[in-house]
Amino acid sequence: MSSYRSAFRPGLFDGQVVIVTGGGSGIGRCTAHELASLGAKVALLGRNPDKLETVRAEIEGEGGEAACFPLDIREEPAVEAAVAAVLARFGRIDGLVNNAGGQFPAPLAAINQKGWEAVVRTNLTGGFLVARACFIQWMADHGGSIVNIVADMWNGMPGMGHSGAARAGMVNFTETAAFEWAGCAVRVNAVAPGWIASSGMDRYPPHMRDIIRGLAEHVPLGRLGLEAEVAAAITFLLSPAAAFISGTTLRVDGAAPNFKPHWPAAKGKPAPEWDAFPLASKPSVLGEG
Ligand SMILES: CCCCC/C=C/C(=O)SCCNC(=O)CCNC(=O)[C@H](O)C(C)(C)COP(=O)(O)OP(=O)(O)OC[C@H]1O[C@@H](n2cnc3c(N)ncnc32)[C@H](O)[C@@H]1OP(=O)(O)O
Ligand SMILES: NC(=O)C1=CN([C@@H]2O[C@H](COP(=O)(O)OP(=O)(O)OC[C@H]3O[C@@H](n4cnc5c(N)ncnc54)[C@H](OP(=O)(O)O)[C@@H]3O)[C@@H](O)[C@H]2O)C=CC1
Repeated sequence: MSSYRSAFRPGLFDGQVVIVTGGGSGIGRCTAHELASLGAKVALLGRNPDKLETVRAEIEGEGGEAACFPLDIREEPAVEAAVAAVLARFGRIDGLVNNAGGQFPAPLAAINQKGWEAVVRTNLTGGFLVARACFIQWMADHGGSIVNIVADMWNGMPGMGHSGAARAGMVNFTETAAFEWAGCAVRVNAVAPGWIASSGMDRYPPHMRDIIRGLAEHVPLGRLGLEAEVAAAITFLLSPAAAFISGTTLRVDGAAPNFKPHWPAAKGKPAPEWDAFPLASKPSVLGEG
């Protein structure tokens, strides 16, 4: 019997098979545990086979069932083969959690084409390839539910330009796929985590640790989110409780969708319009000068 303490009804996913990409760590690992604890057989996808194997052993040690399918989601033939291998192993695919992703923090001017494409392919192209393979190989004929993990980077986020552009694309892909695949009883939604205390945070460089520790101050709910809180949102969207929900993006961010980490501001440069329009109001609240 699993020791994972799910908020959902036991057996909710009995007999179902769910693919979790990035299932070897962080939010993906936690989601895999959540789903396995509710009866799902879980297919773990990611690049590092050792990480996947560790999670598989954890789940099976708790009485669940899981299998590993190492791949890079950016490689179309590998994606097609992995989805086929999941079907060969488990015989069906009811759900996909498109969670694999990540980026390196850098200002736009420091990102070259190779770096931009590495991140866009990780956070947009890869998710599209996995969803498309699941749809064509199984869900088009049998229905299913897809949850794409994006990120709370609305209206731009300094240092995350490549990732933000990819996530915006993934939200639009979610909306389009929800339309196009609805006729096949396939629901497609997204979850947008804000600042989450996941293992992924340890992958950022040492100079960012103080920034990460200070993030909670900028979250109205006063803390970072937990991996399990993102997993619960994903589980809800996969479940029958969300049967009439498709094409939406669910924020899991403690009410902090637009926080921008500190970024150097332009100093000492008055707005040109100020002088160009001599009759412009000068609000007294701003003081003289
Ligand atoms: C509220 C909003 C939330 C925002 C917070 C988000 C949090 C998270 O997402 S937590 C998850 C964290 N996990 C990760 O970010 C995963 C770790 N990152 C990676 O794996 C990589 O960054 C990757 C996603 C791009 C995959 O990399 P890979 O394909 O292995 O590529 P390389 O590392 O070989 O790099 C390719 C290329 O990219 C450029 N580049 C890499 N690092 C930098 C850098 N620091 N600055 C500028 N450019 C960089 C560079 O062009 C690399 O090529 P080479 O120069 O030939 O190495
Ligand atoms: N933690 C946070 O605050 C936030 C996280 N997110 C997003 O949530 C998702 C999970 O992140 P989190 O758990 O925190 O971090 P992790 O870094 O622990 O998880 C990312 C997972 O994606 C896998 N992955 C990355 N690139 C590829 C690839 N090309 N092919 C296959 N697998 C890949 C990694 O495994 P491997 O390296 O073995 O391939 C890893 O298991 C990511 O998309 C992340 O960007 C979004 C907003 C905030």
